[in-house]
Amino acid sequence: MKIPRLTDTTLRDGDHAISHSYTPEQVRTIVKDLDEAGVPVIEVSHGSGLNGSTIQQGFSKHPELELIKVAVQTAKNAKIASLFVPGIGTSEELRKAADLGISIIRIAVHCTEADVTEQYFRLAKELGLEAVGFLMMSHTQPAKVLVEQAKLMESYGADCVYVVDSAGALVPTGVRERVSALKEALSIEVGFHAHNNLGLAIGNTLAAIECGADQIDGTLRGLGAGAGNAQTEVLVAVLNKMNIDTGINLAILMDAAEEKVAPIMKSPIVVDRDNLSSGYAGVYNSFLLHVKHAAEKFGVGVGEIMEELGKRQTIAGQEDWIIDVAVELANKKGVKV
Ligand SMILES: C[C@H](O)CC(=O)C(=O)O
Ligand SMILES: [Mn+2]
Repeated sequence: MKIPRLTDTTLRDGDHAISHSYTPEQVRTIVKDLDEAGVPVIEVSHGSGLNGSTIQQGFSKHPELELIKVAVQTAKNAKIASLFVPGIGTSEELRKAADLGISIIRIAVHCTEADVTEQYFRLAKELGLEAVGFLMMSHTQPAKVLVEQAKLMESYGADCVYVVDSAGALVPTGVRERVSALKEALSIEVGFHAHNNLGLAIGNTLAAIECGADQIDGTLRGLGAGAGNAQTEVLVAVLNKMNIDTGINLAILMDAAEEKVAPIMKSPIVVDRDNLSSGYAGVYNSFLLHVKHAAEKFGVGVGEIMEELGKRQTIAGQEDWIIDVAVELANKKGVKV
């Protein structure tokens, strides 16, 4: 079985889970450990990508370009990547990150919106970057739609396209359908990015590898949005057990997770009722905090709101629907709003 390239995104997806509060020292020490462990790619940026520090996405404690600079200066062997969401980031931030020395940009859009990424893939290639496409909320579309979108990204210059299970809603069969369809259709690499809302982040990542995924993601201690991601240290341990030698030092990863990441977590990343209801309904992981606030304000259950948002197939950027749904549910229950 082909050994997939691992990207650790503790310092990007994990940014969602610690309210965007990473410090330069935390970035330095985590990059140092990941680099020494032999992790080939480390992603660093605001959880919502370059320029994400806004009232809508959450303000960063430290300017992300400062964090990216520290990461590039610290890494001896690992490549530094950043995430980029068109509409949040602009060409200006992409150029600045490239000037700071990132090697990879991961351009993330909802899985039916690849057509807005063309200018950014072109710019990324002009800047000499490896360009990776992220098809977010991939559970919402069948494999054939993802193939159409991935082929657009390939035509724009993408070097890899990821199936991204943003809601943690996929089961292994759904992962196999999507990853194998992209492997069949593309001449570039295919990746998989998991979330753990159904407790399947590791299992789904293994399913992706079985179907030939060339790139996979993980985070130390699973630190990421919602129920978190596939735990990097567990992923490496399981791959070792399967005689898939990633060349990554497991002991260093375990120490980094235990001694550097766990202490900065605001709470353990668990599949609790809220995260499970979110994944079960197929709702984007960054909705949860807003849903919790609305549930409390309007006297309705988190699960009820999640179920309705899932039925309406809400996607990132439609957080305003949360209030509408909460008010409708409250009215139905005769709760005075
Ligand atoms: C912007 C999102 O956090 C990208 C991602 O990690 C996901 O959709 O999952
Ligand atoms: Mn994610």
